[in-house]
Amino acid sequence: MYARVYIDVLSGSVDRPFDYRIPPELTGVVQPGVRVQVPFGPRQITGIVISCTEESDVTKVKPIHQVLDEQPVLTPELLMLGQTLARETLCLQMTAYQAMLPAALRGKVVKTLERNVPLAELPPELAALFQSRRRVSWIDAQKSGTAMGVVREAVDQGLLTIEEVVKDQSAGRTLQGVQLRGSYSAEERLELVGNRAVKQKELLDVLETSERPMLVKTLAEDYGISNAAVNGLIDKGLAEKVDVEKRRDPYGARDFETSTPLALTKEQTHVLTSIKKVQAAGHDTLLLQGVTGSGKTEVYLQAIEDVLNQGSEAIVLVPEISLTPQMVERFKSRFGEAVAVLHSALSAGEKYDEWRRIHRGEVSVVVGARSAVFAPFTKLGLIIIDEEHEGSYKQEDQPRYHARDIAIQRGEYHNCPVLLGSATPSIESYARARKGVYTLLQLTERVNQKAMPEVKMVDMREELKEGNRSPLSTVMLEELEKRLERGEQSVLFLNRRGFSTFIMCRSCGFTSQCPHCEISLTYHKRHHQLKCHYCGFEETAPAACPECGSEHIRFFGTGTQKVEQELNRLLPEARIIRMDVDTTSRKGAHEALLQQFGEQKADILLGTQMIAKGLDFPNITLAGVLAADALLKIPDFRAAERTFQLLTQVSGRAGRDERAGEVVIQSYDTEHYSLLHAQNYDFERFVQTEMQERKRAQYPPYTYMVLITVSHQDLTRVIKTANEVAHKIEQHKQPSTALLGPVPSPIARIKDRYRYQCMIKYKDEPDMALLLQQAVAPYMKEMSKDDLYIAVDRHPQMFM
Ligand SMILES: Nc1ncnc2c1ncn2[C@@H]1O[C@H](COP(=O)(O)OP(=O)(O)OP(=O)(O)O)[C@@H](O)[C@H]1O
Ligand SMILES: [Zn+2]
Ligand SMILES: [Zn+2]
Repeated sequence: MYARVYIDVLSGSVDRPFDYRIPPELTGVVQPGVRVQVPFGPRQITGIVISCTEESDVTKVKPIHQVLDEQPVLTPELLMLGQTLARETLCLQMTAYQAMLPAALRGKVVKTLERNVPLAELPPELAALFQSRRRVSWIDAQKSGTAMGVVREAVDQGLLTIEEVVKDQSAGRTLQGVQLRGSYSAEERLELVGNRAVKQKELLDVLETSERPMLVKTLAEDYGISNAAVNGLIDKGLAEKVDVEKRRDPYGARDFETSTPLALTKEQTHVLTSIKKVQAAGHDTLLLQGVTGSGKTEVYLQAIEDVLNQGSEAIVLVPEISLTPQMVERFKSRFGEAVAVLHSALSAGEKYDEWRRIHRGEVSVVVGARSAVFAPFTKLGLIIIDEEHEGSYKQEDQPRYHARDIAIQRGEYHNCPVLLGSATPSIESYARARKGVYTLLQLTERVNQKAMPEVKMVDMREELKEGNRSPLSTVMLEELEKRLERGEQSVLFLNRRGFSTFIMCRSCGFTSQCPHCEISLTYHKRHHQLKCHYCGFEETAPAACPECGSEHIRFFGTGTQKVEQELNRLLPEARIIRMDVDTTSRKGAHEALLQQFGEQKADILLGTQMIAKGLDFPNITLAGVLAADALLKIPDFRAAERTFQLLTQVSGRAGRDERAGEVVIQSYDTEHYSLLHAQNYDFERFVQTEMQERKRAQYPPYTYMVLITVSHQDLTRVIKTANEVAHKIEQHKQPSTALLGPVPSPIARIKDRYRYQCMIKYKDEPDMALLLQQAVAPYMKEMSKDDLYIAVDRHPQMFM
């Protein structure tokens, strides 16, 4: 028997499977999806088995050295998905597989076999191995020449257990536990304990109803059962001590109050019924558009409950920044231990622990950020993507996948629904729903039956005319003061991205646009130039406004820090929490600050993007946006869409309880359609206008896009390569496909590497992946040897 193995060397030159012989002692364990150690040149290298075959065309086939897993770490589904992923995103096969696995699996896990039964009950071969010891390392077992197939069977039968430890944090990984022993009936046990040992009888009770070993510590703390009682039972041969793996569950220490399903509103019921219908019928992609506070999460919870009742599993994706304790709590309090949480704030060991609970089938719900979409479930019944419009679902590094695409592929495989939810769906998803590709579901009312908060728009040009140069308008200040008097809370949102990269007239709001691309030109300080990031157009920045002649034309910036100072000056009695990259860089700081705010230890929460989402605090009655048009000016065709989404999200934070909320939006441009429609909560009208714009400029959803970026230290190499790649594509593309560039990337040099980009807009290409592959393939060698880098980003979300 032979195994085809992808080796863990990230280079284009070895991006193909290699054949290895399966030695007899490893048959039965080596199977598709397990990791192995194989000789490669002079070294031993880890690899992943993708298939097993009877024959091999290779003449000198080397044997597999070791097998690292008793169970495949990649299911047949994920093995297949990984192949599509590598092909579609143009990454190495190994890169695709690594994206699906926790980082700890890259060599840091130590496995030990532990015997659960007396030697005599083991097959003779294993009895020899475990002679006089209880534990044998997985590797030693292989070195001894034991047939690993037998080991695996013994594990499957429960004769042996496998304990795994992530090497660098192995200290203190196990705790002492107690479990029942021997095959006695309940009556026999009671008899053996005797009438007088009250505590021991209590302990028996606890152990009989518990499926897993009980921690000695928990018995003492929660049940008042002392060590003496435990030892008493052990002495009578009714129980035994076992080591219990300590799970580094970051939420484990917290107690979650159990929550029960709420009685749904009419709208919620309707949506839930539709989801269940699809669930019964098979796969479909559903888009749930529900205004903020309409109870989408409650619908998710009840849809999941239904899936669990049928014995299936569910994945819930949430954007990284909304994966707050508040969010996690809602799932844990409903489904308790059945929930695993995967997010980037966990250590490698913690992530591995959570992943393993999924892998072993100990949980049936996963709540996590983007990569949780690869959770190794085998009975998926539902995949939910909350805030589906979020850009963070796209990975900006290889493999450049979008979680939505992966979710839909998995949904097809498992024949289960994929539910996309948002108050402001992406234009792309919404267009698909309108076309009937997805099924559209809607929640149009807030659960509390309250109207959406009233939105006041403040024209900052007027403020300037009246001599107010502060970043806070008079209206904003008045509203903030009212909240202070009433003891209510406010959130103030300031978008920092995009500041000082565009030029604007402070008198009339004019900004420079590219004549060819309908996006803002970017200001380049060094040469005092305005440039277009898409097509390369450039011009000298004007000294006076071309529209109104004012000299107040410049780039400017207002950071959160500056606003905080201003607030301190104007409202000295206000307690302020500032949340931005600076104040939240420490692990756990984000959560701690939110908790403080939730406990009403501050009046104003001032922050960037990260406060716009998911806050559900009843005492917030004012949401303010300081520079609504800042995001609008970012040179990206999605600028208007992102602005609309953000304003809607921010507005959604106010008035979630009994008291009505209010929203104040400050802007230099008060006429832009995305602001006006956000002010009226008119998603439909916004989409109409935006779709016209997209159509005119031929942006998604009317076309698909690809961004190719070439980078190297040598500028001439970059230009030459970019031109060659473009030429190759030009030769083979369909006539209807547009190729823009090459032009220097918006950030033309990063870390001494020059960057050039090409943009492709296409509608009908029979095989875009192949076209790109062919254009890039000639550089594979240079790419691995010579530091040349060609990034191919399909359906890009960012254009820097
Ligand atoms: N049927 C219901 N009955 C009573 N309260 C409900 C019901 N459904 C949801 N809620 C409550 O209403 C509030 C808002 O619901 P939820 O957070 O699920 O809305 P959402 O649409 O996910 O909000 P957002 O998109 O703004 O985060 C929550 O506090 C939730 O507990
Ligand atoms: Zn002007
Ligand atoms: Zn342009």
